[in-house]
Amino acid sequence: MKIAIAGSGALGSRFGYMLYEAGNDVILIDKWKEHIDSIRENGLIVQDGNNRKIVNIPIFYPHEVAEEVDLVFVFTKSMGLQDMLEDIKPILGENTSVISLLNGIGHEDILKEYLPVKNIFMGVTIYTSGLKGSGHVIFEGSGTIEIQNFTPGDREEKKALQLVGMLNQAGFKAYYSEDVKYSIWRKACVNGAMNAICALLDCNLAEFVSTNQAEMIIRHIAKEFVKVAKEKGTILDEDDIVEYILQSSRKVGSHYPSMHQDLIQNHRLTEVDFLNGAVARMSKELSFETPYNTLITQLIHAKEQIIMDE
Ligand SMILES: NC(=O)C1=CN([C@@H]2O[C@H](COP(=O)(O)OP(=O)(O)OC[C@H]3O[C@@H](n4cnc5c(N)ncnc54)[C@H](OP(=O)(O)O)[C@@H]3O)[C@@H](O)[C@H]2O)C=CC1
Ligand SMILES: CC(C)(CO)C(=O)C(=O)O
Repeated sequence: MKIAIAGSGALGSRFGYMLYEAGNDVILIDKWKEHIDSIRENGLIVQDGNNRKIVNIPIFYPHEVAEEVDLVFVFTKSMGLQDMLEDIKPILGENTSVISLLNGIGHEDILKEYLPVKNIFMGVTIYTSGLKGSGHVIFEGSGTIEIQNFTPGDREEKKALQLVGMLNQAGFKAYYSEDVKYSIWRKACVNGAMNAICALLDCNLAEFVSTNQAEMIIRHIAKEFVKVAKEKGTILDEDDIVEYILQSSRKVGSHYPSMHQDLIQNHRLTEVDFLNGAVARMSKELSFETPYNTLITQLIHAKEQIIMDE
């Protein structure tokens, strides 16, 4: 199977490496020059605990790929998804499946502009990884992957099960999800409650969760997510979600959420418009207010502006 990893940063490199090692025909695609130069010159450095390996996986700029592939994993940041899909149009054939495991809400609306819905597969992953620098991926946490076909149908479900099998063969723990929309919303609640606040307060998960204000802030944010999710057809229980957010955050307390890493540590734009911003936008379309998520989105955009102008 010919697989393209569209967006080969931290998670894309990890998935690309594991699928390549399992014997698949994998290419990485990215636009970051130093990363591409480094992988082309020295191979991809893969670090898993004390184990370090160098792998020669082919990596290309989007304009260099033209041959249709069987499967594309998109691993851009949310705000880079549209541009990446535009750039890789030539490799998206009539039967090319595309799978998104991105954090956030609404990626299917972008995917639908570029491929038939029958070829869209959605999921979430608890696997984590980071970049030590260009060309150097570090495996962090291992967990699970949930996948489901975006449209119901026997053919689509069979395809999703094949994807699950392929990922398990490559050493991941993947499952077929009966309700991936629920999992996507639930993970977005965790990211929505924790990521922006930790970026704004410049703290890790444990530091925020241990404040007297944390539970109240988390509840206000989660309540708005739950209300919008319900209108969009996904039922989440507010108390369960608050407990899930608190528990997940305590489990990896020393972690600085990805939005903190992007904005505070690396001075890059954030995925806020696909988390708190998505909830704010959708509620407006549904004619009600979500003031907490609206304010958080505005604060993150203001912080982005301050940091980018520095
Ligand atoms: N990392 C993780 O552990 C997890 C991530 N996710 C989700 O997966 C998706 C991908 O995340 P992740 O792999 O972390 O994203 P990264 O930021 O590592 O990579 C995404 C893209 O950003 C660009 N990039 C990354 N670092 C640099 C840099 N230093 N300088 C210039 N460009 C850079 C590259 O794209 P280009 O140059 O083409 O613009 C790269 O393809 C996101 O939606 C994220 O929320 C979900 C679960 C866990
Ligand atoms: C670890 C966690 C759940 C924190 O919100 C995360 O997904 C992130 O850092 O983006």
